[in-house]
Amino acid sequence: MQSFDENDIVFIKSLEVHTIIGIYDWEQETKQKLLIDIEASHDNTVPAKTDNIEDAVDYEFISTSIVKLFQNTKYQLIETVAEVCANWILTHTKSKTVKITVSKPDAISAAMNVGVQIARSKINKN
Ligand SMILES: Nc1nc2c(c(=O)[nH]1)N=C([C@H](O)[C@@H](O)CO)CN2
Repeated sequence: MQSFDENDIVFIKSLEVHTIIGIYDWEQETKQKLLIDIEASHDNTVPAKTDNIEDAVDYEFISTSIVKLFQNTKYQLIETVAEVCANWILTHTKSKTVKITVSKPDAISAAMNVGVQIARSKINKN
């Protein structure tokens, strides 16, 4: 049976990250915009009871940390960005599972948006 905490999440939508990203030479020279959606699972009944941020998955801490994390990195693929992001959240917060969507809205002029989505879990981490 599914427990309640598996249904609880803390979410961040369209977190704007400016970073070096892309497979082409020119993309390794100029920062581009990525938008990151995050869903981090957490039993939100605990912080709701204590009313204490220490018991919560802090969306401010995650948002500022992820923006900082990609300020000085140079990756080619958004798949790598998604993986690094998932890893960071699973390592630095109480969240046990995360779903990460990374989109690169300015990449394809004929498309409104393109991107990748991954789901990762602490349990399956090596
Ligand atoms: N699955 C992916 N496909 C592509 C990526 C990517 O990161 N993941 N990147 C590019 C280029 O960098 C593109 O964004 C340039 O417009 C192409 N395909």
